[in-house]
Amino acid sequence: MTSTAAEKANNMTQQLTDRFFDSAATGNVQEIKSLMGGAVEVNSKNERGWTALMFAARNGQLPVMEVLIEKGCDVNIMNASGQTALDIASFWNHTDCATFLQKHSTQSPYDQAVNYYSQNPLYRASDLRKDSAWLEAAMKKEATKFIVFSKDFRPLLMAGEGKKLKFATLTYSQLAHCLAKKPEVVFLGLETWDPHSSAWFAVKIPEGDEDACKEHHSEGYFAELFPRRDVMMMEDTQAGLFAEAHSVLVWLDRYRFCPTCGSSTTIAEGGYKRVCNDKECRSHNGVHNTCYPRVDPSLIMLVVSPDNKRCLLGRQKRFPPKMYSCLAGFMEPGECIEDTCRREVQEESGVKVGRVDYHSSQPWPFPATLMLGCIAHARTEDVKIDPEELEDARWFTRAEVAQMLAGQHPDGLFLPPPQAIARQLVMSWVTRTANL
Ligand SMILES: NC(=O)C1=CN([C@@H]2O[C@H](COP(=O)(O)OP(=O)(O)OC[C@H]3O[C@@H](n4cnc5c(N)ncnc54)[C@H](OP(=O)(O)O)[C@@H]3O)[C@@H](O)[C@H]2O)C=CC1
Ligand SMILES: [Mg+2]
Ligand SMILES: [Mg+2]
Ligand SMILES: [Mg+2]
Ligand SMILES: [Zn+2]
Repeated sequence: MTSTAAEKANNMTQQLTDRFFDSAATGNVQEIKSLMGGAVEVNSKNERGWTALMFAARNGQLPVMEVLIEKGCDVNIMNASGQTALDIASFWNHTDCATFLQKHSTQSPYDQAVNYYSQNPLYRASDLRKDSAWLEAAMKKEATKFIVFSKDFRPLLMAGEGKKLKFATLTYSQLAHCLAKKPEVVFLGLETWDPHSSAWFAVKIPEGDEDACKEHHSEGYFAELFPRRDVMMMEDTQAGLFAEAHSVLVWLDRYRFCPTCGSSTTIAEGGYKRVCNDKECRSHNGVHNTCYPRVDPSLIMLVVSPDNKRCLLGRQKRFPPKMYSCLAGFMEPGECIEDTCRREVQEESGVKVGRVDYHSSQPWPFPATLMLGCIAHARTEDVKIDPEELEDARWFTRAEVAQMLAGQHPDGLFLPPPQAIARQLVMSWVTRTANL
């Protein structure tokens, strides 16, 4: 072919592809079918990364979407702003289209983000924790599973599904020698709401028993917690179990004495309570909440500019070079979520925040933080960082953030991995509000 002939062919394909996009946007199913039989590829993108499915999603053209999906189009493709067809249909309130796309998509089945460490599959059965005879019998059942932690809280893991990791569980009889030494045990919950379903426990084994536990799983190993590579690579529901077990075991270890009178305590309620051994202690009368496992709520917020075109990201000194993330800070007593968010943002960056919208939450079990994720709407733009807390903070445009998400930022700047709620907040802002 001469160059002019090649150009002509290219032009022709381009024209057909443009017609393909127009037909998707206007709901011309017949035209879509005939174009797909010819030179047009079902997943073709325009210069902004939009596919025909996205144009159909934008205008609520459900019959077009059905045809495109039947022909094998990819539902999970993202455009240059990081949006999928599902994001676009949801944004424009085409609920029939969004419901349809959800069935074919790998995005979260809920209307909100589901964060790593937040998918605990168990029914916690807190009512059964008080029944020590039931707990004793439940531990001994052959179907009962124990997840095992070393003395320094390293979990016994093995290969799970899809290159992810899972717990290498043991049974009561396999652990009999350890349990005879009365280690700390936590009742995590039941597999279903039926009290006869399989129970799960966590145990922190005594020092020196690691090899005896490992020998039940040829490929089992005690994972390092620093760096956290392995516990960030677990199957989603196993990560949820880790969050519960690790937080409670660390609390049992660090809070051994009664906070009211300093006496020794006894573990009760399947590891979920410590009871003061001094019968006269005030903690037995009225104030019972001094001996329950600790949860430390903290805020993590994506601050967006007054015109909603940029967001504020910062760097702590301990971050890997070139990584930027959302600002975060602990809640203080007597403070509401909105005020914590406003105070921490102002302390760390000097930016004043007005409206605060809740997004989603994430247990962060190192040891017991609960991250409350928010979108914070800034009222001012001048940035003055607190050098104690942050090394840098600055505004990023949506385009820059989309490059960071795609790993294509010209200066190599990047965001935390998908397991961090920080990235989910950024993705949510980009996908729900960008260039639609
Ligand atoms: N999942 C995610 O994407 C991210 C999670 N995070 C988590 O968010 C949490 C809060 O962020 P961070 O910026 O550190 O918090 P802050 O901005 O509040 O600053 C940290 C300061 O808080 C102090 N502190 C520690 N524990 C508490 C507590 N329970 N209550 C009040 N203050 C406390 C620390 O003191 P000291 O030095 O004495 O310990 C430190 O001086 C951390 O657990 C962090 O790991 C943060 C960023 C991203
Ligand atoms: Mg702070
Ligand atoms: Mg902070
Ligand atoms: Mg603080
Ligand atoms: Zn006491």
